[in-house]
Amino acid sequence: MTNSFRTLDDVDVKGKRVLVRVDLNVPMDGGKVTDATRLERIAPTITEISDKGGKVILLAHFGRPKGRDDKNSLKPVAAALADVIKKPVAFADDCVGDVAAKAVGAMKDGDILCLENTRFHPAEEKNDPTFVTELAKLGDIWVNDAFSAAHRAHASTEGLGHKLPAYAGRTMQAELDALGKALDAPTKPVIAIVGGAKVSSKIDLLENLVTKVDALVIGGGMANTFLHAQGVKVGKSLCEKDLAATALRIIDKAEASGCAIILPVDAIVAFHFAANTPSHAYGLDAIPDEGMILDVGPQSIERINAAIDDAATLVWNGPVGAFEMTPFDRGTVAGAKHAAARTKAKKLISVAGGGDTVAALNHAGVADDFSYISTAGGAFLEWMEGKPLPGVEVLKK
Ligand SMILES: Nc1ncnc2c1ncn2[C@@H]1O[C@H](COP(=O)(O)OP(=O)(O)OP(=O)(O)O)[C@@H](O)[C@H]1O
Ligand SMILES: O=C(O)[C@H](O)COP(=O)(O)O
Repeated sequence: MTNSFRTLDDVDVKGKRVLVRVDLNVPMDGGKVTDATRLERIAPTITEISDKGGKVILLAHFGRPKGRDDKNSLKPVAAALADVIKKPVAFADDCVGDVAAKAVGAMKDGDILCLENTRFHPAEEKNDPTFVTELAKLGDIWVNDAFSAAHRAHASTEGLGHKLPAYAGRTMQAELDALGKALDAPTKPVIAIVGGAKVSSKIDLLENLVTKVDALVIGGGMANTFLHAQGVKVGKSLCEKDLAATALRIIDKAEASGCAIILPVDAIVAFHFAANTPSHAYGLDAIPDEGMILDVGPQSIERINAAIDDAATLVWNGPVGAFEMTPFDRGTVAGAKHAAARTKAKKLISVAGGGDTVAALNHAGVADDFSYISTAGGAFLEWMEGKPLPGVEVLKK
């Protein structure tokens, strides 16, 4: 697969301005990066281009801002990246215009510059040709090293590939290679665990996913939407009620495809979204109106572990609870430890992906025991579905 497009082996980067699309969308808390996995994964590409005398100009998004805001600035992430790659990383307050042009103009061979959040410009997500042209002015070539954002056809993830000579970065290559080996012809039965908070952007993917896997465990905020669709009162839980019809359609499709849907049968409920706030396990018929489901309950954990026991291949995206806050990490940690033990016993091939999912597995202390950890969440699920990813397709032209 990796041979179908050009890589860093096919270009002399010395003296060139190299626009490198990376994924700096890392978990943060209080202005600090809480999981540096994505930064560690892009380090080889950045270091290689810099060591070969290329000017490394990093393009990335952070969060889902509506216009410019301080909370979604890449500045603290650029500082964390400098610590990881052990090289200085300069920062420019905009990714286009005079500010960016001046910063790029001041670069020497081997320098590394990170440009501010591309999503501060709505034109990024629209893949607006004028914006693509503005970005393209800053570089001689484009390297895409953001597999985890390759499902987005945005200006910096796709548009640039039509304007500048395009190459795959080392992480992009490694991800496609490893996922291909693990999942192109997966050993059956295949189970998927999907949780997390990005319900609206991921729920549609489940409709195809249920036709590819033998069982689908749904946890996290995603499960609340399904439970609501089935008539469960979910109180103040994260839940996208307008997606109830989609959830029911997915359940029907799963049944028609012979995919077992495994939803929580009990839940850990609290009244505040905070660590160590009082919480209790409730049956689904008794969720308090003011309560929030923040994790799966003990009986659900047993069901998830039993489903993992029945599987030969596991793909996991999205924690099944708000794992950043104790004790709401229990379900995710229990499932992660169980899957890791089965993998170590050579009974399971386990592949997990997603910024927070990887952080959760690190938190559980088992990331190294999984067969493969992808940096990608949504992109990983779309890849699993067999959908062409725009950021990968543009590299093939
Ligand atoms: N029941 C819940 N209520 C509220 N938040 C939850 C719940 N369960 C999980 N979450 C939150 O979901 C978030 C992770 O979801 P997300 O879909 O972003 O996963 P991800 O692994 O980062 O994937 P991607 O890479 O696509 O972003 C975590 O911050 C976690 O706290
Ligand atoms: O975290 C991710 O999965 C990628 O960075 C893509 O982010 P997005 O879902 O906001 O496009």
